[in-house]
Amino acid sequence: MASVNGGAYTWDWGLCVSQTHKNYTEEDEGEQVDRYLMSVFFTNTELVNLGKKFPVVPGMPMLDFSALDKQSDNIDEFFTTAQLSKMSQYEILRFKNMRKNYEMMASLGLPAIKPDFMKSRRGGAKKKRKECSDDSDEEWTPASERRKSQRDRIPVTQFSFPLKQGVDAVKKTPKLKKIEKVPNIKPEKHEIKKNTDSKMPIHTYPLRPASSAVSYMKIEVPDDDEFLYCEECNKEYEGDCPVHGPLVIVEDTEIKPKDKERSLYTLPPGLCVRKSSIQNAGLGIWSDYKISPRTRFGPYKGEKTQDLDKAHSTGYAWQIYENGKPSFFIDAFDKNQANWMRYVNCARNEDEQNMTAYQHRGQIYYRTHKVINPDTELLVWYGEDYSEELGIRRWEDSTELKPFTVNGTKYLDDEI
Ligand SMILES: C[S@@+](CC[C@H](N)C(=O)[O-])C[C@H]1O[C@@H](n2cnc3c(N)ncnc32)[C@H](O)[C@@H]1O
Repeated sequence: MASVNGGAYTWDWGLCVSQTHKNYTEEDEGEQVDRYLMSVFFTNTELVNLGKKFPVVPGMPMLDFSALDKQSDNIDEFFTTAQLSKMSQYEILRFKNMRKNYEMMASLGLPAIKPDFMKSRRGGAKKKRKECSDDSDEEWTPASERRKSQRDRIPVTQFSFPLKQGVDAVKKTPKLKKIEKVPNIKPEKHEIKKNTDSKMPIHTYPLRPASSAVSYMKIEVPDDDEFLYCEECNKEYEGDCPVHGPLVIVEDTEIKPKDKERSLYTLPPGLCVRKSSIQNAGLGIWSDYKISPRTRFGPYKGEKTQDLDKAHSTGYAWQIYENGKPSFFIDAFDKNQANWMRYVNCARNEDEQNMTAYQHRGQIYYRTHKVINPDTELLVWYGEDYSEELGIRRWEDSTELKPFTVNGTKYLDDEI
């Protein structure tokens, strides 16, 4: 939708503030579970007023709302007269806001997803569409396809950052030369070691797709988590990716320290907790809005522990590495120490995986690597060993039904 102080939010809505907290309980696997749904809608003005609540991304421009031109205040070109006449004032205002937000973000060079209604015009559709063909809502492509094209690929994909001219310039540059000159790239290839410490085997976590890129389910352990891996470039940078820019940061909702069941109340606007789409997986996290790729959630909150057995048994622990060696766990089993991320379930294959977990400066974050449509469950890959330990079976093909075992209980095909 819009960006406040540079924190870019790509919600499709745009109008009134309405916040609904719905708490109810439901029997779930013998446990009373609070469910919490929350949707927040903002206007531009309210986003500005709420500025403090949203993250400031260093180096990114403040929004200048005066930059919106009159044209953005008109949506006639996208609808027929008959369609417009059927719309309420509310709907018209909402579409206008969506257009304004999109155009403002695009003009600032921020990641923005074009609202669907702006993709078709009443007249001259072809011409206009061609002009817009560099839009940021490029769909994610399967790893196998990316793998094929990875070597030849010019490393500019979804977003025009920092400015449109920058993208054009990079596009004209052959192969990867342009990025290799960027000063904050670590000069030598960042070596990734597999942990061999038998006392604390790798199983409880992650940390990023393998450096050869491309399979989001193949993850290796970082020996230095100062560096940020850019999946689009398949490179590591000391700071934000100079080509694709910083990730869109979504912070947790701030809560009072004394809030009970604090994990549920930390849900950021636009996400909700409900029953997982995966049979017998309990609760999961769902999106209420279209989330763009390169959106970062986190950090993962929980109890810091070195108790290996406990961390193994809970099913909520990520392992943190220091200098390439297992160091401690962040265990989110205790709902009063955890945040909402404890409810994110494990993808069963790369197709359904829409987030990647990674470690940065001693903390775990989840980031999106493809567009997540509204009403979609957020799914991350826990890592080969840990998911196996939890009995989560990996499916090669999402359409293929296979029996699987969860926490020791075997489920048959027709129960899946
Ligand atoms: C971090 S928790 C995720 C939240 C959990 N669903 C809940 O309701 O609290 C991990 C646990 O969720 C369940 N789970 C996660 N992903 C699953 C999957 N793909 N298939 C089956 N169970 C899954 C397993 O019971 C696992 O131990």
